[in-house]
Amino acid sequence: MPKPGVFDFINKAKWDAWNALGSLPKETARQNYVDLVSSLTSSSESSTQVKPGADRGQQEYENLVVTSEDGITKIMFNRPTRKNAISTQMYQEIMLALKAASKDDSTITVVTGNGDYYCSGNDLANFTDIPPGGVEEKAKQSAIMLRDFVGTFIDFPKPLVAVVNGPAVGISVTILGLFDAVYASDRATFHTPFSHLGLSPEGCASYTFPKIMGPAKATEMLIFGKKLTAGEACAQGLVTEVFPDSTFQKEVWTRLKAYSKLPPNSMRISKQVIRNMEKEKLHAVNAEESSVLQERWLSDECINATMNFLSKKAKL
Ligand SMILES: CCCCCC/C=C/C(=O)SCCNC(=O)CCNC(=O)[C@H](O)C(C)(C)COP(=O)(O)OP(=O)(O)OC[C@H]1O[C@@H](n2cnc3c(N)ncnc32)[C@H](O)[C@@H]1OP(=O)(O)O
Repeated sequence: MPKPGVFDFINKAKWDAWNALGSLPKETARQNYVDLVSSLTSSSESSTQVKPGADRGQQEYENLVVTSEDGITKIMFNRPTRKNAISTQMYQEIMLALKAASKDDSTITVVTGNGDYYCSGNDLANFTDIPPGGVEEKAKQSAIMLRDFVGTFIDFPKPLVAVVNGPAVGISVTILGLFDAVYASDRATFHTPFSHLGLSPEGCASYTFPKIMGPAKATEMLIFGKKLTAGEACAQGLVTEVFPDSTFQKEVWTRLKAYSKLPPNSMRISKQVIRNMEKEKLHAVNAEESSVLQERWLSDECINATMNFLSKKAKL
C-alpha cells in the first residue's frame, strides 16, 4: 500500500514496521508477533502494578488506586511501567476520583505515585489517537480535556496534598501550584521541559509559578526547562518540605494522619478564604493556557519532538 501521511501516526508506524521486515514470510512475522506479545504478558504480570481494591468495595480505576482510611483519601497514580504517564483515560479517572473525594467523608485528599516515579507527565502517545476529524479535532478535544482537568484542581474544596515520591515531569509539576501542601522525597526532581517539546506551560503555572518563586526562577523552569532537585524546589517555595527517601513514607503519613484529625469544616473554610479570591483569575489563566496549547500541538516543533520521543530517538 502507499506510505501513509506524516500525521497518520499509527498507520505510518505499521507501514514502517512491515516495510522493515523486507521479504519475511507473513506466517513467520505472525509467529514472531505472537511470541513477543506472550513475553510482554508474562513480564507485565510480574510488574509491581498494584491491583485495585475491588474486594474492599471501592470504585475500580484502571490507572489509579484510590483508598480511604483515617480521614484521608489517597489517589495513587498506578502506571509504574510507564513512569505513571497520564493517558487520556487516566485524565478522566483522576477527575472522577477528585470529584468523588470532594464529596466523601475524608478531611484531606492526597495525590501520590506508585513505583519509582511520581509521574512523567502527559503520555506522549495520547497524540497518536487521531479522531476522524483529524489533528485539528484532536487538538481541540485535548484543549477541552486539559481545561476540565486543571479546573477540577482549581475548584477542589478540601486540603489537597501531593506526596511526591520520585521524579515529577510536565503537567504533574505545573499543577502543584494548585495544591495546598507538597511533601517530597529527596529523590524527587521537578522538570517542566515545555520548550524542548515545542509546548508552553499549563496547569496555571504561567500564573502560579512567578507568584510562588518570582518571574526569574519561573522562567528558568518554564521556558528553559531547568530541572530542580527537591531541595531547590523547596527553597523556591514550590515544595513545602523535603524528607529523606528512607523515612519519607513513614514521616509524611504520620504527619498527615495527625492533620486529618483537625476539624474538617474549619479546614475547608480556611482553604476557601485562602484560595477563593484567586479562583476566577485561575480559571481565566487555565482557559488561556489551554487555547495557546491547542495551537502549539499543531506546530512542527511539537510534532517533531513528540515523534522523536515515540520513535525512541529522544528522551528528556
Ligand atoms: C492531552 C491533554 C493535556 C496535555 C497537557 C500538556 C502536558 C505536558 C506535559 O506533561 S510535558 C511532559 C511530557 N513528558 C515527557 O516528555 C517525558 C517523556 N519521558 C521520558 O523522557 C523518559 O521516559 C523519562 C525521563 C520520564 C524516564 O526515563 P527512564 O527512566 O529511562 O525510563 P523509560 O524511558 O524507559 O520509561 C519506561 C517506559 O515508559 C514510557 N514513558 C515514560 N514516560 C512517558 C510519557 N510521558 N509518555 C509516554 N511514554 C512514557 C517510556 O517510553 C518507556 O516505554 P518503553 O518501555 O520504552 O516502551
